[in-house]
Amino acid sequence: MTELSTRLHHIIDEALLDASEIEDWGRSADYIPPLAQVDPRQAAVSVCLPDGTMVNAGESRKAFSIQSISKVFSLALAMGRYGDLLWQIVGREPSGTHFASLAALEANEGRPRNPFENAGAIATTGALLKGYEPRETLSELVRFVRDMAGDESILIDAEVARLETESGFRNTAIANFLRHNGILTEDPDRVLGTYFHQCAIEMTTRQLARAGATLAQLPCANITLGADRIQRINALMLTCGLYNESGDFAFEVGLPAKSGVGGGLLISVPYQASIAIWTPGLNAKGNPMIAIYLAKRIADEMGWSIFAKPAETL
Ligand SMILES: NC(=O)CC[C@H](N)C(=O)O
Repeated sequence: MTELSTRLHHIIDEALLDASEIEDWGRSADYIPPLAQVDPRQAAVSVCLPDGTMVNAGESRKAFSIQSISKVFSLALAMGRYGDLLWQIVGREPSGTHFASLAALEANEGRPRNPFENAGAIATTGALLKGYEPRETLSELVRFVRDMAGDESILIDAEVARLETESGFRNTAIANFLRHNGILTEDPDRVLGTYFHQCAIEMTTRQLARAGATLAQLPCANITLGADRIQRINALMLTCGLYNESGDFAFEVGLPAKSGVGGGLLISVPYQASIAIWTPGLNAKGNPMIAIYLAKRIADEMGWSIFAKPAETL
């Protein structure tokens, strides 16, 4: 093991130990049984370093529902397909509101503020669906994620997608509102079906950290996207990735990240590392509570905030 990975191991182990002393680990998402049944007191951390070395701790082989982390992957594909035209249907401003807010949408004349709130993600998925069948769009997305992770075993949990479809009344309202405003041109139900399936992709922190190597532009990345696209995705992750907690996360951690209600948190340390953390207990804003604590510990102790003096790379 290199000196860097030994140090990192130590920092993560200490942080996990301190986290175990914390009483409140938040609550697992409760809107569908497969998420509600997950014990909130579990944790996994995986860090991928520039040369491909992985540092793992906790339940890093356990697959979880990536939920909104999938929005980063659909955004990357949509930016690749549409370039600047994408910004006609979705903005690039933090919303400052809950991720499924309808009020924010109405206040902004029906145009989603950013691609990470649900409205913006549904609009992005709608754009990807244009001219394709849902199964084609989904297989393109899963293909992309598998290529990034270098792992063919990544799948969609169809049961999670089905249950989400049955209970997704709020997202249905959002999709219909987007259709009303012409932001969506496809049938809202087909867009939602695709969106719920992309959210139901299951990954381990090991797979996610490996996929994130593309976003952190690590030399070990399995696939590379243009630097221009990556820079902009990271900028959106920094400003909007944790919804109305993005400002706090930038302040406390200082790194581009994307959360999901399955408890996952994907973090880019540009050119230095890709971090995936999973702690299923959520805070009041729907972000993984202890994962944020662990991210702060790792970023602080490694000096990895993008605003810190660059640390040595491998
Ligand atoms: N923040 C999230 O992860 C939300 C994703 C969830 N599937 C939803 O649309 O409500």
